[in-house]
Amino acid sequence: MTKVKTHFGELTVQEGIVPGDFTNIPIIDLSNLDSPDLASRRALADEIYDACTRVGFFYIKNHGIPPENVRAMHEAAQAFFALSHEKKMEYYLGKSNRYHGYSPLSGEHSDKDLFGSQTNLSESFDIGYEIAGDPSKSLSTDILPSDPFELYGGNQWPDDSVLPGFRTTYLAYFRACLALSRKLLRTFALALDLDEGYFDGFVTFPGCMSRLLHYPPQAVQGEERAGIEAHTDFECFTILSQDSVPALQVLNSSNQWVTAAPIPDTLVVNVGDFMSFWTGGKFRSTVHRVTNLTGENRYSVPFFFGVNYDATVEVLPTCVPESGEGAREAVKAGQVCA
Ligand SMILES: O=C(O)CCC(=O)C(=O)O
Ligand SMILES: [Fe+2]
Repeated sequence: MTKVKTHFGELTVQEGIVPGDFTNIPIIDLSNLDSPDLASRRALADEIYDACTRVGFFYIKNHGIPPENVRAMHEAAQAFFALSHEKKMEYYLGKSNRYHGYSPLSGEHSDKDLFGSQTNLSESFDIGYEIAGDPSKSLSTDILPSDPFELYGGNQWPDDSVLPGFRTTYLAYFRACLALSRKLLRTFALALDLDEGYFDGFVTFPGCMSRLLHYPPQAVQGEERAGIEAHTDFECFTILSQDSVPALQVLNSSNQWVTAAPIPDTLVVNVGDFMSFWTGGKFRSTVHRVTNLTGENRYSVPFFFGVNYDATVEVLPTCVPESGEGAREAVKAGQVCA
């Protein structure tokens, strides 16, 4: 048995072959995400239900985010990490009251109880939700809601004299991910036998964040330091754009690491702890890690999609068994994420 800590308690990974387990990660075509035909949307929801309950990870193709946006995002990420250490430290996350910004190489510890003092072989740059990053909002009429959890905004942007177009590119990508996430959540609702609009009111000012990640080659030849140690994500779900360097691995219930190899023009979606909680455990928040053993630089851009921080969430009505067993106390989203 392997034990992994998540935001909703300790998770035990079973050994042995488990029926319904996975050895590869499904690829789901999102062409019908907006189809006017309910039967086509339902068929897509069924595929997503299978992936979320059995694997917790799936690739998406025909997701609607233009390839040039994705390419520009990766170029911007490379340009950011190519800045000098001193320059990057001007955006150090410790300078933001929301902990958004730059985290230097080896600056982040994984869970100390599980991994000792080993630090991750990666550097990152984080941003959180801001009005300009939401395609359904207007800077002239919308303002952020009151924020008792102090989680929105606080972004530290390099200006155009440092990195021309960086903020514009990142916000365009963030908006595209946010629009796609809202649509995907409607499909999740269908998959869970809920009204398609069930979640809409939960994601009006969604608790989203995104990060740029750089995993350099191993510092010492032959060393196998993780870029990010085994963990689960804690929001509803993550949309990940990876470059062409394979390093992401996903743990199945038989304790095998399944590589999520990069597939051109796809993104990777994975369920987070929050969605797992919301579905009473029906949707799997699957353990994953990143180890770059390729000798090349690897870049990735996850977008973490969560609900409004002031939303109160309890296990969904269609996910509470009739016995009532498995019902959990309601939680405030911001409390869990803070
Ligand atoms: O870089 C990747 O492929 C995954 C990153 C990840 O798992 C995370 O940031 O939570
Ligand atoms: Fe992750």
